[in-house]
Amino acid sequence: MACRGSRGPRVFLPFLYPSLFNPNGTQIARASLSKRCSSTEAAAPTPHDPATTHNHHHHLNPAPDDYSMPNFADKAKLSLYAGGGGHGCISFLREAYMDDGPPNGGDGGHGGSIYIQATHGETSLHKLARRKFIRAGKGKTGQGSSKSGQRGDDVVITVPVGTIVRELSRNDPEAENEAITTTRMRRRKKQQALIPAEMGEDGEPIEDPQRAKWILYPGISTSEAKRMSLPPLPNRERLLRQPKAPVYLDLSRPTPRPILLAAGALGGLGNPHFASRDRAKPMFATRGEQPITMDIEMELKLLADVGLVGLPNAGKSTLLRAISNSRARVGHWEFTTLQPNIGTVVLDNNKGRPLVKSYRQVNATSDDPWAVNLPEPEREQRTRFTIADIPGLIEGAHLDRGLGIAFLRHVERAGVLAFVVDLNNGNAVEALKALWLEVGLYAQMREEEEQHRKREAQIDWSAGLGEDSSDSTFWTTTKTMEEARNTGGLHIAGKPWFVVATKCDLPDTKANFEELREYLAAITRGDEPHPSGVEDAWTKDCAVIPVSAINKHGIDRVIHWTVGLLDG
Ligand SMILES: Nc1nc2c(ncn2[C@@H]2O[C@H](COP(=O)(O)OP(=O)(O)OP(=O)(O)O)[C@@H](O)[C@H]2O)c(=O)[nH]1
Ligand SMILES: [Mg+2]
Repeated sequence: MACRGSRGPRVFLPFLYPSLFNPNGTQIARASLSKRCSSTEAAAPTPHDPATTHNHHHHLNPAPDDYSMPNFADKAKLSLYAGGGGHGCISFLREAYMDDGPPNGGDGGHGGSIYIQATHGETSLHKLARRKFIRAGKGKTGQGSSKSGQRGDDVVITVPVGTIVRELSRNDPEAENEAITTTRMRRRKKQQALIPAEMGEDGEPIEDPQRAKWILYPGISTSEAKRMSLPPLPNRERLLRQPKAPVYLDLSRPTPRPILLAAGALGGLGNPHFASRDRAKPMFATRGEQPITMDIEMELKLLADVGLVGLPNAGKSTLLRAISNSRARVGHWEFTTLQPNIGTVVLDNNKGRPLVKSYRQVNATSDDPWAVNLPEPEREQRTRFTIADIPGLIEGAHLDRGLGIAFLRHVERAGVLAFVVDLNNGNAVEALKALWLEVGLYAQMREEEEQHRKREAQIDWSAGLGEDSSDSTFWTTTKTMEEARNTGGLHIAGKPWFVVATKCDLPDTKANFEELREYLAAITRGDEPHPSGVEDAWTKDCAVIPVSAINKHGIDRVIHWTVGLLDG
């Protein structure tokens, strides 16, 4: 039987069913079509068809579209809006035979707070980068019959481990009001006789922030409202203090508990709070406080054990695919990789028997995310390590050529650096020197940035706002972390490193390899300076490992050497 529409409509089949006609699916498409259409025109697969015979793609030499590219962003700016407090309620009991009962207005609910938590489940900031705003819930207004308003919902921002959070600006209306009130009080005390209390120096009446905090019964007239004497605002204990400005968090470990970024505002008090013997029916309640708003910037520095650094097209992604189960994109053109990839190397090959015995130090767990004085670290058998593959660096990357050096931040915290050098692309020694030059310049730039940031952090932004957060353990411990980090010396040149010489399966690469090996041996002996030019850089045992990543040759040696350096 002839296939329905076997002539004309078949012209449209590639448009209607593109998946049947894509380059990889040619064979399937033709086979299925020939099954469905028994007509003589159907193209059956032939063994000499170039599309079917010249297909050498495999896991390490994949087709251009065989890769996974999850959404990724390593920077995000967010505006945080904590929840405002709900207003207190002015209400009086009304019941049968009691038309003028006692006050029974409920309190307003507190606003929701915003927290941040670093978890292992997250890998990127792209979701946050798209959101731009984070709002915690508003507290609901209190109601009659002593019903308090509902509390606003808290929000927890989850970020990947390795995220750095910096506060850019904040607006805290309550702290500002407090500061204005304190100055007014001081001024009144000083110049009581000279200036009328409610007038400013320019003769204009000063808006009393204290007065604006009251909410009056809607039924009363304006003149009555002006005459009404209001009690002093009650001093209220805050459940949560705002963290001291500017917030700086380095979330390099998963945080066991969420960390407060912006505390929700307090809800207002209902009118029963102001009832007294002289004032049995208070016609006022307090407003909910205004919420704090804050702009923050987040930067993710991936935390991999090993960082791959190389020129574009050197074979970094192929090496990552060979060494781990990563599906990083591979292609014979430059800048195939546009965002960092992380691969995990399983040391026991999932067979339960470690190929390489390796131990890593684990810190004893502590409830306090910022605890610095932890007990002695324990040693635990390492079963896996992670590798980060980043976009290739080109000469002049520090001048923002190519993809720039922004991606180097992802290898900045790696324990070991692996320089991937293509033996088939010019002099390998020159390539290595060029890479180290860029890395060195990057390290210098970061150090300058760090110095600048430290100078900025010394400015007390909260001065004059009447805020005393000196007892805040949050801030003091964060500072201690900072100091520890700086004294530790995070300079990139101090890290252990080695070179992976790839593409050694290609002809005429031996001489290039020998020259590179000689050069590295000279560095280890101390005859040649470290390629970055930095003094006291790591030159203990500079090795080069020849590999053919595409054939998976020499990969085990890379794993052994890496583990040796990690255990160091
Ligand atoms: N012959 C041979 N070719 C290789 C080897 N490793 C990688 N290649 C090829 O080199 C080309 C570039 O490989 P990639 O892994 O994409 O290189 P990359 O360093 O990740 O490149 P960028 O992401 O652009 O920086 C591809 O065509 C690979 O097939 C190897 O060991 N031998
Ligand atoms: Mg790549």
